[in-house]
Amino acid sequence: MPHDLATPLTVLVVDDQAASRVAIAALLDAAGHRVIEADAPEWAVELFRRHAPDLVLLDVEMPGQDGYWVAREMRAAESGGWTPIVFLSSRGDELDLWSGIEAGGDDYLIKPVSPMVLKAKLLAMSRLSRMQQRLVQLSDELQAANQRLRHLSDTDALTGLLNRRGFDARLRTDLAVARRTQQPLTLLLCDLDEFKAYNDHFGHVDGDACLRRVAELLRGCCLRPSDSASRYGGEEFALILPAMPRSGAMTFARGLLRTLETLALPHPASRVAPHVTLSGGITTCVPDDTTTAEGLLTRADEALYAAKARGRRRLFSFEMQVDAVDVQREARVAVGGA
Ligand SMILES: Nc1nc2c(ncn2[C@@H]2O[C@H](COP(=O)(O)OP(=O)(O)OP(=O)(O)O)[C@@H](O)[C@H]2O)c(=O)[nH]1
Repeated sequence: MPHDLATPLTVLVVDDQAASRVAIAALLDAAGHRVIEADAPEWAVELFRRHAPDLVLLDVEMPGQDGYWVAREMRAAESGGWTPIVFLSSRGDELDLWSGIEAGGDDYLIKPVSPMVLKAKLLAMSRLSRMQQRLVQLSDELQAANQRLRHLSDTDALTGLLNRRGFDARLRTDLAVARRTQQPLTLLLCDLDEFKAYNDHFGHVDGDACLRRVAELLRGCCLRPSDSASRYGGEEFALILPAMPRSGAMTFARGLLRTLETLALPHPASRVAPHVTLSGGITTCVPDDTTTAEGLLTRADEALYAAKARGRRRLFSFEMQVDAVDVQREARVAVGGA
């Protein structure tokens, strides 16, 4: 918390000798600061953790661990923070001063400390502390801004799904995980059918809205946290489904098609169906050292091409060389021959 000159500080005074501790505490108290006292090294570290003081006045010579040890422990405990530590010692040679600064101290005072010197040090330290807090705040803000930027650069503005860049990164990561765990990985590339006709019929604004609806549907199909939906290109989408084997992928594909059929977004200009449909290619593998993201994409793309060639409104598996279509539609076709 930033302090102006009038703001009282919380000061931790560490000294095993009661007389000198009480004398310093009285000076601080008179100046309006809040004082916490510790008479032993371990207790000092504990109080530092509990109260996060604004400043530490730390005696060097104490029984057991010395003040240098306490300073090192405090620095280790504040993970990136910086609390001013001023050593107090009756020893005044240069080596003592050097050891204090090296242990993480910021200043070194010789006891007995004059009230005026102590007041001046408190002022200087609180000024430094304010600057340091501002730096930490700026660095946090910068980190948050970077995170937002990273998110934006991986997100498709129209649909909110991962964009091509986000997809590429995700596929590389998921592929590496699947290779390491020897789990299957399914990639599904899909493309809306007759979407040019949709745009021509309804206009681009409605075309955009349609892309958003389909994107929502695909996002909804990603049930596990590790599943991801991306907008691969204009009216092309990609789903990465880790730990999904071939048979599971076919069931998933049928479910996806059924959901889209149920949504029944009107598409009167389509020659495939009176509503929006899609075609897709599926590839599933347990990756080895030779499996690449490009290889998976090529297979999914080839399967997508096959789905288009076989009449659209279906998902074709590269490995199984079969279609998945909506089962209800199959039943309707069988009964009505439509
Ligand atoms: N509204 C809108 N349309 C887009 C967007 N991106 C791509 N498209 C359109 O999607 C259409 C894709 O057309 P084609 O590649 O010919 O494919 P298609 O008409 O769907 O035909 P098939 O895929 O063979 O069934 C083009 O008319 C693009 O303009 C977009 O962001 N918004």
